[in-house]
Amino acid sequence: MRTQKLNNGLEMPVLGLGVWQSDNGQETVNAIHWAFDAGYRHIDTARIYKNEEAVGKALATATVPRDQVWLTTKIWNDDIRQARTTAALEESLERLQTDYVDLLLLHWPVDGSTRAWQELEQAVAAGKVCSIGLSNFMDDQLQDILNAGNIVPAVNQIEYHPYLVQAEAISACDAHDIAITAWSPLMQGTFLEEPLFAEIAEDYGKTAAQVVLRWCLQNDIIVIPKSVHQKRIIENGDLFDFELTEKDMQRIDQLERGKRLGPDPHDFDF
Ligand SMILES: NC(=O)C1=CN([C@@H]2O[C@H](COP(=O)(O)OP(=O)(O)OC[C@H]3O[C@@H](n4cnc5c(N)ncnc54)[C@H](OP(=O)(O)O)[C@@H]3O)[C@@H](O)[C@H]2O)C=CC1
Ligand SMILES: O=C1CO[C@H](CO)[C@@H](O)[C@@H]1O
Repeated sequence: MRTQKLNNGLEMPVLGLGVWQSDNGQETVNAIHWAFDAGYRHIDTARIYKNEEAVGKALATATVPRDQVWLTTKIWNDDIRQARTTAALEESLERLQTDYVDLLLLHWPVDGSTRAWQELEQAVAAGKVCSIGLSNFMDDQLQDILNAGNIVPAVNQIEYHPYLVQAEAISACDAHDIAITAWSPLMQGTFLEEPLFAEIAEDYGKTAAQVVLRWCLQNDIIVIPKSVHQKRIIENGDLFDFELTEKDMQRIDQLERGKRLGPDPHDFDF
């Protein structure tokens, strides 16, 4: 699996399986095992997805050893607000049946994030987390963390797809060599409504999903598409035998319209 070198020297697989809205049972176990069979070595979960037990079960029963898998989870907003980041990590580790995660993110920039960041730094020192990062932090919110912390975030996981490229947030991250992971890279399935992807896909003998994910990768963005269907998991992982031309990259760039599928990190309340 191809990797991207993070600002802490660790290599993060550029393709992962997202599991938001996958169940806490066999559906998720199967999806993860199919993903491993297809070459994925990276799983993206979160406490709020309520499926860390199933992810743990999948890891415990996989033929791929734990140390060859990149596992990301996230600290949910209530835990950040209630100053229980360290406790929440311990609970996640127990559900995940592991003694460390590869990447731990603060899920949203809520009150208490700077204090929570210091707890993440302590978790690194304690060997419970290899890399720490953020999710949904825009440029000003990132600056607050940089001002408060000693460790520069390794990753910022933000909504990113052809309709929303978040240039300001990405430029702030680039200035500190912070890698970007795209959430909802397939636009939560709505990419199927955009004819340009199918049109380009036909030229390469690939699918529309593969074109969208490849466009992300060629922009140096890590992708974590979600599917619970084996055929789609295989399809979404088959991204490394073609390259979009500069012209086709630009045709997709032109679709940008600042359209969010999720909340604006400056204006949310949950
Ligand atoms: N940090 C954050 O705040 C957030 C993080 N995330 C993370 O990002 C991951 C991905 O984002 P997500 O919102 O799930 O959406 P995606 O953009 O990955 O799209 C997933 C949807 O597309 C469908 N799909 C997947 N592959 C294909 C395909 N090849 N052809 C047609 N349809 C397809 C899936 O259906 P099916 O499963 O039925 O195949 C599902 O409905 C999440 O699972 C989560 O891990 C997501 C949201 C917010
Ligand atoms: O990752 C995510 C998906 O699920 C959550 C809600 O249940 C979102 O808020 C979040 O950003």
